[in-house]
Amino acid sequence: MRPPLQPNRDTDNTLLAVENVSLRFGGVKALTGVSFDIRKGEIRAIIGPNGAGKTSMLNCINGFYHPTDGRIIFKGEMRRKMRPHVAARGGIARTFQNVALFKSMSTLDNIMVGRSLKMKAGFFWQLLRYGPAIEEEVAHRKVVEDIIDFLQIPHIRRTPVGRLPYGLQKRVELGRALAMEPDLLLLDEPMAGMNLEEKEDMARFIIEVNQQFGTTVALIEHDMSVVMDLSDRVVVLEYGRKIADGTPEQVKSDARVIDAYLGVAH
Ligand SMILES: Nc1ncnc2c1ncn2[C@@H]1O[C@H](COP(=O)(O)OP(=O)(O)OP(=O)(O)O)[C@@H](O)[C@H]1O
Repeated sequence: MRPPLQPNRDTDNTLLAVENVSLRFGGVKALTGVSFDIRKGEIRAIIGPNGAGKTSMLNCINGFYHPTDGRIIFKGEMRRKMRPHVAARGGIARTFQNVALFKSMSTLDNIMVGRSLKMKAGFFWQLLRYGPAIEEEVAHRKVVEDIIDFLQIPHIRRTPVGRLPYGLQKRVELGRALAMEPDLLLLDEPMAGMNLEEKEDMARFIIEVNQQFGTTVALIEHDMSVVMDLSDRVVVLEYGRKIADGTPEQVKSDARVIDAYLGVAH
């Protein structure tokens, strides 16, 4: 039997708790009984071999999927059947494994899309750019311009993102997520497909977001050196189950992790 709800557990340092989460797609067990927490202000990595369930886990956290079993508690409240837009309004933003931007729209407009979540004027007024929507847009545009400066991309603010190199598209996607001013930023392979220089830039931005804005970050990453350098704690999945959880040092020396993951070339 499910344990009774504990609506306010936010007295400790936990921002999000994953409790015994399982997810099945027909006969496929994507996740089985996974539990871990994400503390306020930390950078938490989720790692594991291909098909381990990492993206499924992020999809459960932001409401894209609903766990078949178990529960997820965010800011002390259990979110049952939370939809992605509700998660976003509640403070969870994410980026995707494959960049998900509007390719024909400019950098500025793509980041504004992220900001629209914060706008009070309805979509209809925004579309017509009428009345209160104009004033509001000016204020929000200032925030977006600040994000563009922070990410050092003012030179591409008017460029359609489809024309940008992949590394910059990833940075714009980060900008769009930041425009939501999230409490929890979920990054699905933020450095995938990047060259070394782009990876270093992205790592620096993630650290700065975390340190300057206090944003909690949970990221999936295959590059082990990145994971070890960036993360405060690492949870390791294999075949949908958690096999290790701890500091990078602890995880690195865990025999099961070495067998399951570090021995595999990625
Ligand atoms: N929508 C879906 N329908 C059916 N099976 C799915 C679906 N999404 C994921 N799976 C299955 O769930 C398992 C976990 O997949 P998931 O994408 O979460 O792993 P992953 O660790 O993110 O992998 P990768 O590192 O390759 O991205 C896999 O067996 C996958 O085929």
